[in-house]
Amino acid sequence: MSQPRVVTFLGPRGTFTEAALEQVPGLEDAERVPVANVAEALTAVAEGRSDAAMIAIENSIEGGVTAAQDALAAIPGLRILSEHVVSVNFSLVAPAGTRLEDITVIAAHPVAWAQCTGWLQRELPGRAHLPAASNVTAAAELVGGGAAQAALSTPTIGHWVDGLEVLADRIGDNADAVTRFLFVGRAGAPGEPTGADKTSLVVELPSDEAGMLLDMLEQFATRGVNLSLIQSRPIGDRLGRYRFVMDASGHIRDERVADALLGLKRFSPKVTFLGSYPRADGQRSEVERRYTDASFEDARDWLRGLLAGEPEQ
Ligand SMILES: O=C(O)C(=O)C[C@]1(C(=O)O)C=C[C@@H](O)C=C1
Repeated sequence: MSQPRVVTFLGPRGTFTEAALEQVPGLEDAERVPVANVAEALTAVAEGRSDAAMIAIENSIEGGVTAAQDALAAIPGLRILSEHVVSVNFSLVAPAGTRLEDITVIAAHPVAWAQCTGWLQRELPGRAHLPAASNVTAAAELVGGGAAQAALSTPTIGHWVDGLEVLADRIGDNADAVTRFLFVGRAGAPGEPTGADKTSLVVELPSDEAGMLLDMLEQFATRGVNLSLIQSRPIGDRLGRYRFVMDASGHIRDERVADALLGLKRFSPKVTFLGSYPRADGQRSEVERRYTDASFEDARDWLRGLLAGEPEQ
């Protein structure tokens, strides 16, 4: 893909999602367009109004960002280009002069709220949570008065919103918390494997009969493909029907991964390929000899020889 000229991200300016954009090389001249939510960021890409979007997909404490998983499953024509990991920590901020005892309602992004529950229970028990669309929105809503008296926000909020004071810093329950982000563009031919890649998929099961889930997992296990994430999400048409969002180790251009995808495609009514891209941690896949590209090629040569009537070696 050529360098993106327009990129969308969860705004306003100053969110962790914008910070993740700093990790993507070549965006120096790109126009960065803040939008209200993840679905909007991705829809702009699918409709060609933006070339790529940055979205939060998983937090090390709160788990999968389900809105992002659902949007990736529902919006056709997208491809994950890369993943990025950003450290996340939080501050309690309020208009200057606010005292802890003045606070009854705290505005916060739900993922931020979940990451600070320990501190909140200890220091501000029983306070109400006012959900906000982002960490920056939560703080911005305080200015000029609103339903909340304080907000959970990013440590850099002072650069973006005036008139706020930090009442408590580094209040996340885990100082090592990180959020994983995906940089998503439009569908195109996958790039070349790096040897440290991930492939993301969404798979539906043909029915809820016994053994279907095992059938799906066997497609990976019998080709030596490791799964680093598997999460069920409701399909939404009726109770009890799920799709599976999965991250597999390896690249669609690796024989073992391609073969697993063919196996999935033969039995699943819907397999969505979301992309093969370099892993943020650079960890290379350990591949046993029987699952290497060479062993797949040897096996194919052997079969070709048999069909051609060549004597077996
Ligand atoms: O509110 C922000 O700053 C965001 O970028 C969103 C988001 C998320 O969606 O998970 C990103 C990182 C944190 O885990 C909390 C919120």
